[in-house]
Amino acid sequence: MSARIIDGKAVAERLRAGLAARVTALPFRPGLRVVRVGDDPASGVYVRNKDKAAAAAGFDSATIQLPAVTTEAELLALVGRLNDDPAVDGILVQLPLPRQIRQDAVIAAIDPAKDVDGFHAVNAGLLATQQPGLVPCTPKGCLHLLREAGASLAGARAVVLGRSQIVGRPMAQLLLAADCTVTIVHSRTRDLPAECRRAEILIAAVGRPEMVRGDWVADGAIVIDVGINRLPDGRLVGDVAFAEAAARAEAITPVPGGVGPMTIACLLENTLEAALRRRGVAG
Ligand SMILES: Nc1nc2c(c(=O)[nH]1)N[C@@H](CN(C=O)c1ccc(C(=O)N[C@@H](CCC(=O)O)C(=O)O)cc1)CN2
Repeated sequence: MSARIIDGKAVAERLRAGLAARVTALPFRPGLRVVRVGDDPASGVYVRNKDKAAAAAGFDSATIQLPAVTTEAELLALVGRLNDDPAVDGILVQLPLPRQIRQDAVIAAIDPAKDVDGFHAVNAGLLATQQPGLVPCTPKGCLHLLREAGASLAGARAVVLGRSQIVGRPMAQLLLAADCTVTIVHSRTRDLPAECRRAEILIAAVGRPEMVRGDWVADGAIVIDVGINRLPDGRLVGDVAFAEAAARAEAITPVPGGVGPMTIACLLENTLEAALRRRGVAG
C-alpha cells in the first residue's frame, strides 16, 4: 500500500483564507501579541511566520522581542500589561523560554480569555470537561487534518504517542470528545510497537526523530506526525520514519508540510475566537 499524503500546507492555506474573509467582515481587527524571549533561531522562524500569517489575514499583529537575560518578573510584568490592554485579544509566549524563567508561572499569568495557545489550566480544564474554551493549536490542527482526510472518528481506536501538556494530553481529550477509543502511550509503556500497531489512528508526538518504524503501523492506519526534528545534517524529519510508515498506512502527514502549518493557522483561528468571545459573540 502507498499512503495518501495529507497536505497540511494546503489545508492550512484554506483555513487561513476562510479566517481572513471573516476578519475582513468585522468592524474591528483582532489583536495578537507574540512574545519571544532570547534568540533561539527556530523560535525566530516560527514567530516571524506567525506574525506574517496574522498580518496577511488582517489581524492587528505584533511581535515583542525581549533579550535572553529577561527576568521572570519582567516577563510577568509584560504579560500583566498585555492582559490589561483592551486592544489585545490573544497573547502567545513562544516556547521554549530561557532557563531562568519558569514556563508554568508565565502560562499561569496569562488571562485565560486571551490564552490563544490554550495552555492555561483553565483552558485545559474546559477542554477536559467538554466546555467551550481555547484549545491548543497543534492538537486542534491535527483534528482538522483527520477530518480533512475523511477519518471516521466515532469508535475508532486512536493511539496518542506522547503525554505532553501541550500536545499529547489535549490531543487525547479532543479524540475522546470525537468518540474515539483513546490510548495514550509513552516512554514507560511496555511494548510500544505493539500498542501503536493496534491504532487505526496514530498520532506521534514524542519529539524523537523517526522513532515510529514501519512495523509499528497497522495496514490502513491514518498517521499524523507531530514531530519536527532537525537532524545534524540539516534535514527536517518527523517522529515517524515516513517511507516505511507510508508503505503501510492509508494516509499520512509529511514533515515538513503536515502538522506545522496547521499550528499557525489554528493560532489565527483561536485569536479570532478569543476576540469574538471577549466581545460577547460566540466563536
Ligand atoms: N507558545 C508556543 N510555543 C511553541 C509551540 C506552540 O504551539 N506555542 N509549538 C512549537 C513550535 N511552533 C509554533 O510555535 C511551530 C513549529 C513548526 C511549524 C511549522 O510550520 N513547521 C514547518 C517547517 C518549518 C521549518 O522549516 O523549520 C512544517 O512543519 O512544515 C509551525 C509552528 C514549539 N513552541
